[in-house]
Amino acid sequence: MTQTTDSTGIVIMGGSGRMGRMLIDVITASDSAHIIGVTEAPGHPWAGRDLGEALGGAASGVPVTDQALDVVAKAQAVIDFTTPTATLAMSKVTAQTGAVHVVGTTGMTADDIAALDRAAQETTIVRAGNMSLGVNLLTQIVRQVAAALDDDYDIEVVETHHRHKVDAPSGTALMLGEAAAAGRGVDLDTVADRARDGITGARTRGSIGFHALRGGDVVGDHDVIFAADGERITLRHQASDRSVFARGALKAALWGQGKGPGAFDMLDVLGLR
Ligand SMILES: NC(=O)C1=CN([C@@H]2O[C@H](COP(=O)(O)OP(=O)(O)OC[C@H]3O[C@@H](n4cnc5c(N)ncnc54)[C@H](O)[C@@H]3O)[C@@H](O)[C@H]2O)C=CC1
Ligand SMILES: O=C(O)C1=N[C@H](C(=O)O)C[C@H](O)C1
Repeated sequence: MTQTTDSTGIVIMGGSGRMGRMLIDVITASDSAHIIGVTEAPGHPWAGRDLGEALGGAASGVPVTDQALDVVAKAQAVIDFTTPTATLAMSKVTAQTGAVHVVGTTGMTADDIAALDRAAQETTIVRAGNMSLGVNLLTQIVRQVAAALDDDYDIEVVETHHRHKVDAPSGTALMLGEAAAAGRGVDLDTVADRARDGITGARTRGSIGFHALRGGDVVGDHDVIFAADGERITLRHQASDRSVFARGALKAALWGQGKGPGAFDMLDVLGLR
């Protein structure tokens, strides 16, 4: 694992997960950062082991632990793609140590996000439901298109993910819905239509619909559809490799160094706001 004097020391949360493993690959290949520790859920079989050995190879000297503070105390950043409960617990640890906390975890409630915003008074938190450049750029395009079109254009957000995903709509779908609502100058919570089933009645003018498909190994596909009488526009992003999320998260961890306390997102990191 590469380490130079100006290399940023990073803790990966949930190292055995789909995103955790991708982060291990991306950070190991980076000249700008190195892994100083990995955390896992309490009682996880990797906890207490060496990372290299847990991955089935030679010892790496990188510990895996379920005692976050042990490793976070030495870290400049924590990258976290886990669960809302684990993310909130980690926000208390990073608030204590000052490590930059990069949060990719989705499925968070408004109360969870408010708790993260409070933690951001103590350290830098960068949170985004999607860390890829493509999706963050797409949010800006969606906002522009929604601002240019009126309510004659019905907006629907359709997302497809692998069979293991536990939250819906996806964090990305909500980001795209927020962007569309912002373009229209409305509040997403007021216009979102998230559960159509049965005799729903005709579509409510001005609503923004969400639809979640789950199956197979789909990394993450998102469509934003603007449908009017006689024409329809579809804006689409398809992720085919999780490295786009991991590279974005690493960029956020490096960008956050020296920023000071505050809540940021990937538009800040990518300079797209
Ligand atoms: N923002 C983005 O760009 C992306 C966000 N995600 C989100 O990231 C999250 C994780 O996704 P996956 O990697 O597919 O899930 P996963 O289920 O494969 O991995 C989650 C990992 O977190 C670990 N974990 C659970 N509690 C923990 C704790 N207290 N401490 C440390 N580790 C803990 C689990 O044991 C597991 O290894 C989901 O919310 C997903 O929607 C996923 C991809 C991209
Ligand atoms: O769970 C996933 O896999 C993904 N989650 C994020 C989301 O909820 O939008 C990002 C990406 O689509 C993959």
